[in-house]
Amino acid sequence: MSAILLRNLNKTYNGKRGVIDLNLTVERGEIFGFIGPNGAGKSTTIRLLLQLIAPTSGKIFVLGHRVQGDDPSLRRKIGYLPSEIRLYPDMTGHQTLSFAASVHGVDIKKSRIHDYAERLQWNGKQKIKSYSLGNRKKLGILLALIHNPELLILDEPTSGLDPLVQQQFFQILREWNELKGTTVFFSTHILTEVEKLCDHVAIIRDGRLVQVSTVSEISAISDHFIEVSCSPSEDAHRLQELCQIDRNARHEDGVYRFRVQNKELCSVLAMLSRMPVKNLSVRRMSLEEKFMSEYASEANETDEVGQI
Ligand SMILES: Nc1ncnc2c1ncn2[C@@H]1O[C@H](COP(=O)(O)OP(=O)(O)OP(=O)(O)O)[C@@H](O)[C@H]1O
Repeated sequence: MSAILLRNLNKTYNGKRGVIDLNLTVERGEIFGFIGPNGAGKSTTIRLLLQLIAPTSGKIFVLGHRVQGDDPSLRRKIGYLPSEIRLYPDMTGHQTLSFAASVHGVDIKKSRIHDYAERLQWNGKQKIKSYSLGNRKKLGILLALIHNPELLILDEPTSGLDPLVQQQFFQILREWNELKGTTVFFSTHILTEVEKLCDHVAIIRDGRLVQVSTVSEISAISDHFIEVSCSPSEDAHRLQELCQIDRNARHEDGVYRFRVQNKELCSVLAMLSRMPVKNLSVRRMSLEEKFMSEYASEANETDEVGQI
C-alpha cells in the first residue's frame, strides 16, 4: 500500500489550470521531494492531498484511503506544515505546543518534541505575535511532528531557516524517517535540498509532472562545468574548437567555460591533457543548475549572445 497515489488528477480554478493529469506514487517510508518553480502547482497538489480543496477530476489515495471529502481519522495520521502557518498571536510558543498536544492526546513530556525544539534553537517563551519568520517556521515543524504522524507533508519547510538550523532539521527528518518509517513528502524550489535529503524526486512544471526519478539517477546524468585557460599558442585554437561541444560556451579574458555531458567527460579531459593548459577546474552541475538550464534553454532557444 503506497503512502500517496495520484491517478489522473486535475484541478482547475474557474477554468484556469492548477494541476493537470498528475500520476504519482510515493511509497511508504520514502523521503520524497516535490520540486517546481513558483506557480507550478506544488501547493495545489498538497492542498488536494490534505482534502483542503476538491479535485476537478481524478483520484487521490493517501495511506491506502481514498481521499473524498473530509476524513478526520485520515488527517490525524498526517503531519502538515503549510507554507504560511496561521497561529494564535497572543499565545506563547509553549502554550501553542501544549494546546496541540492536548488536542492530539499526546503527553508532551514523554515525546521528543523538547529535544527537537532545542536542536532547532526554538524560542517558545515569546508570544507568537513577536515571532520572527524562522521561529514561526520552527514551531510549525514541531506542530507537524507532535502527534507522531505516519505521513509528513511539508510545504516549503526551509524558507526562513538559517543554514545550521536547516541542517538540524534535515537530520531530525532523517532520524524520524529511520526510527518510525514515517513517509516524508516535501515541496521546495531548492534542488540542492532534494539532493541532500531525498530518495525520489518529482519535478512539476506548469501544472504537469515532467520527471519522476531517483535523486541518484538525476545526479548520474548531471553534466559538468569546465573552466579552462591555455597558454597563447596555436593549441589555444584547438581549445576553442573543443568548446564547440557546448552551444552556450563562453570565452572571456582568456578563460573558456563550457558544459560537458557525463559520457563525454573522460575524452574531453584526455584532449585537455594534451594542450598547454594553465588553469583547469571541473565541477559537477548541481540539480539546481541543471533544472534552471533546462528552463533557460527552452526560453532562450534563439539567444546567441555571448556564444563562441
Ligand atoms: N485559490 C486559487 N485561485 C485561483 N488560482 C489559483 C489558486 N491557487 C493557485 N492558483 C493557481 O494555480 C497555479 C498553481 O499554483 P500553486 O500555488 O499550486 O503553485 P506552487 O507551485 O505552490 O507555487 P509557489 O511556489 O509560488 O507557492 C498557479 O497558476 C496559481 O495562480
